[in-house]
Amino acid sequence: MAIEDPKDVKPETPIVFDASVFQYHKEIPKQFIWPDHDKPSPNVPELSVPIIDLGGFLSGDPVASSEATRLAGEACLKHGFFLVANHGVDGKLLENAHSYADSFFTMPFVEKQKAQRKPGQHCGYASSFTTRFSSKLPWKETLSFRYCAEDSNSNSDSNIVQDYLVNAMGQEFQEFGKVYQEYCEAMSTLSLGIMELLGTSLGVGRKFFKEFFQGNDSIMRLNYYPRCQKPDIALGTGPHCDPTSLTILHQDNVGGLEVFVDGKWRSISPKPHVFVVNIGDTFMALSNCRYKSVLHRAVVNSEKPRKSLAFFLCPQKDKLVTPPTELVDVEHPRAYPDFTWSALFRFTQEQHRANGNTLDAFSKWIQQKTELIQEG
Ligand SMILES: C=C1C[C@]23C[C@@]1(O)CC[C@H]2[C@]1(C)CCC[C@@](C)(C(=O)O)[C@H]1[C@@H]3C(=O)O
Ligand SMILES: O=C(O)CCC(=O)C(=O)O
Ligand SMILES: [Fe+2]
Repeated sequence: MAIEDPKDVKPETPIVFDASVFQYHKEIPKQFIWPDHDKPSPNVPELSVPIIDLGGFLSGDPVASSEATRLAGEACLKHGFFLVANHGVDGKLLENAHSYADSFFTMPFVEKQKAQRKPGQHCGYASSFTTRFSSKLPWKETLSFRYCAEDSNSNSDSNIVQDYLVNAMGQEFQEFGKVYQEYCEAMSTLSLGIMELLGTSLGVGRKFFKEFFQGNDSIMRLNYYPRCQKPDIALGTGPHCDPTSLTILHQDNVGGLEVFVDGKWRSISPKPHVFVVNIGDTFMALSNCRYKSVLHRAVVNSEKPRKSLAFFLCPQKDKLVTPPTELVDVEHPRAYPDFTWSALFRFTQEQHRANGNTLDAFSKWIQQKTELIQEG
């Protein structure tokens, strides 16, 4: 499995991570202890990230638009993280999405297991990836599901998220499913607005990336980080770059997100009604490496459980990820080969545990495969 660490293979007998028990243990199993160089550090300084007024940009207000474009461009060239406010997502929907996540993760372990992620699948409930890996386990539980945006040419009325959740968990989860169906629809709309902003700031026009992601095939993930009595040697989510295109994260008020900038870990504290947005590897490739996808992680604490809601924007599976011609010239030769999201996705699930090196490892792997085909 993970080619960079031979010990990190699929375990024969996975341990069972039942957080209702584990959160009180004074000692943690060795599989959750991270190597010294990855261990969280105390007193992490705050990262300076701009707050972008998206409403001002989308309404076409010229002053707000040029300020939003400038701030987004600057942040994406540097580290790829920024905040968005005035985004148009209903506050009540956001509140419901958090409280339904609470109610899901605080259910008994056997109930959550009804939605258990099956081997080889990325949707469902996973407790700490105990069945996928055997070391550097994240101190978290996740519930993931797929969201497909309506193709504007089709008039089908699909409720993919609601149907999946009701099917996995039972009829009593209709309302639960409806909330995340609506939440994903709101995230898809928001991400297309952000794509207009990124297109403008890269000088390729408002429409280019918006159209690229119009029928997106995205992933929604609810992250739940139980209390941990050893927060100085464990991690909630290990250091990684998102392999996806754009992540829209809403964290509760506990805090724990950290980003690696200029050789140091820095935190991004939660702000109510504000989303944290970051560039993922696929967008870094689409922008021909102009915009950065950077290393980040989530730390845990011994006092309060923490939640975050992550919407990972992804293109339709077989769409070619290739930068617009405006972003390729002598000073900026092609940084990565063309690929499809389905190939990168498979790479992260079958060959390479997502980390800070995923896109480079994937590019090398494609090049080797191409050479083999040419030789053979
Ligand atoms: C393509 C993917 C890899 C991860 C799941 C996802 O479907 C979306 C983002 C990825 C991930 C969440 C980024 C953080 C690290 C990771 C290993 C995790 O801890 O959850 C990633 C995912 C994975 O499960 O492989
Ligand atoms: O929970 C967080 O703050 C970050 C989670 C994250 O980076 C992810 O799910 O990709
Ligand atoms: Fe992430």
